[in-house]
Amino acid sequence: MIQYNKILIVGCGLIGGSLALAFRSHGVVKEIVGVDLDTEGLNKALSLGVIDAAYSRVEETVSDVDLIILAVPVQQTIRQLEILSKLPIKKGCIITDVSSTKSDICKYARTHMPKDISFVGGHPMAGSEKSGITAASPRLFENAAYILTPDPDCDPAAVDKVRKTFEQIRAHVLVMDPVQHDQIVAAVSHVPHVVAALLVDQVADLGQANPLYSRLAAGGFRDVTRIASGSPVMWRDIILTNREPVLYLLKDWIKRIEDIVNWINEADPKEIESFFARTRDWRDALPAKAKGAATHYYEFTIDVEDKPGIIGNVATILGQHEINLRNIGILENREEVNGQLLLSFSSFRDQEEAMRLLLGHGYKVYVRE
Ligand SMILES: NC(=O)c1ccc[n+]([C@@H]2O[C@H](COP(=O)([O-])OP(=O)(O)OC[C@H]3O[C@@H](n4cnc5c(N)ncnc54)[C@H](O)[C@@H]3O)[C@@H](O)[C@H]2O)c1
Ligand SMILES: O=C(O)C(=O)C[C@]1(C(=O)O)C=C[C@@H](O)C=C1
Repeated sequence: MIQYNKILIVGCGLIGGSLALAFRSHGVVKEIVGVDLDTEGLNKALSLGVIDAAYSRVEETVSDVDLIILAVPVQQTIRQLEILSKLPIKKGCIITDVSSTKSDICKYARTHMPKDISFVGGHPMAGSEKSGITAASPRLFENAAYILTPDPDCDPAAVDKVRKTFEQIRAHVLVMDPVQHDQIVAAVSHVPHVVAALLVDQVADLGQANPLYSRLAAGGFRDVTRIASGSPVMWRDIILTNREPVLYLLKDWIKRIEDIVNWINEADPKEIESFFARTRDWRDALPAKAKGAATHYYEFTIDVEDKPGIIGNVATILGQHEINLRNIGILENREEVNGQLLLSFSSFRDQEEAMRLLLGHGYKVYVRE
């Protein structure tokens, strides 16, 4: 079992905060210190107990940490590596990052970082369109792919330690070359983001003249554009550090759009149906439970007496404190047996606050594994 004395998280947002929570719940670390430019978010991370101490700059805390996680937007990750390369870092300390693109960062680390510092590039394939510490979850990485892109010259012991660290929080670690990583994620993550944003842009333009467009934007449109709500800064950096693969795929899209335009123009039922059939078949064959925050619920159960009005009582307690219940389910409802309610929330913060309130009202609370 891996256990670090002290971990530094630079960027205590969605991913940094989720890693901190996961490390705590799996005994990976004794003490976590956090650095963030955003004082409000940093103080929230401290008050929620996600980190033990907060600093505004890495210089103030770096000297005695055993693992540094860079969880900031991609271009800031390179800036942080530049800062760290000039600081007195503890011997044996490992640096890793979580950035969505890997080639530029790994190239920078290989050419600029002192040789006695082990940098192991990383990228969890789990996330959300939400940002910030309040969206963080200790279970975000469970069963998710976690890609590592170590340099061939990196100390194998450091790579192994990082691998074991992420396996301990129940992620599935894959080791990959950074260039191959960037080509694949361009297709499965970056171009889909551009396309989702284009769909929104088109409907937004049409909606300027007619408000019915946004009123009628229902399930299908919302499903396919959820990711367009992601952080513009994060996505700007991702696209700018993965230009070649993204451009290659977007040019390929132009050809594909021309094909479908021709089939529709020619009213060609065979081509149109076969296009929808082969894309449906491929989509349906994807592993059913590929993990990501979109499918992640922040939930717990409580014991309740089997009597009328109990659901209303729970909903009122939460409603009075402006906590949004995402879903409520009855797990057991037999006569003379207490029931259980399963409560789901959209954020870790809502889940924590709801647990605190319901405990205060005498309910027995169970967090589901
Ligand atoms: N959101 C996702 O789905 C997802 C998934 C996997 C990887 N990533 C990668 O993780 C990284 C962080 O993304 P996130 O979703 O956690 O974003 P986030 O906005 O939730 O968190 C980023 C945090 O970094 C802080 N920050 C920015 N610049 C900083 C600097 N120079 N010094 C200190 N703090 C700084 C911000 O204030 C913020 O709190 C990005 O590189 C992103 O590409 C994101
Ligand atoms: O689920 C989402 O909302 C995400 O955007 C997560 C997602 C993805 O595209 O799958 C986004 C960027 C990351 O680099 C990794 C994961």
